[in-house]
Amino acid sequence: MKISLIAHDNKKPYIIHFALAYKAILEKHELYATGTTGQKISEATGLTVHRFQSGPLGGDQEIGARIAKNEMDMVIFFRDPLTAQPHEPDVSALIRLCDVYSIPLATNMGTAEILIRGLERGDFSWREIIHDRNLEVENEKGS
Ligand SMILES: O=C(CO)COP(=O)(O)O
Repeated sequence: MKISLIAHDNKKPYIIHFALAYKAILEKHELYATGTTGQKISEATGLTVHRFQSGPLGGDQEIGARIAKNEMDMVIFFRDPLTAQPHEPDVSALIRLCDVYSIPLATNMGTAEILIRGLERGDFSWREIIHDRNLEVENEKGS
């Protein structure tokens, strides 16, 4: 599963704690992040994290593009609801795309814990079925 981890500045300590607490689960998956979040998570945990641009420089949009191409399976995004962000339209667009494509999205620790435990239990294996079906369609187109 491809998982994106994102946090606004005031929430970065929380996502680092989250990644440390669930490292054993997260390390079984492909991790992605916006620039600064990814750097901090990999420094704190040693996890391999593919980093996009920093959020204000387009990182949210890059993750949104992956979602639109069915290349992202889960988004954990600890937003700061109390601080205005210069790239608020990008944040809204990312959340919108999660809803367009039914991508599991957590915007706070409470929901993130449920998603990560569900991930461990195999609750999101339907995402793999979607990937397999898309592969079949691609192969049919090619043959
Ligand atoms: O702004 C962000 C998400 O909207 C996060 O970006 P950084 O991880 O680069 O701080």
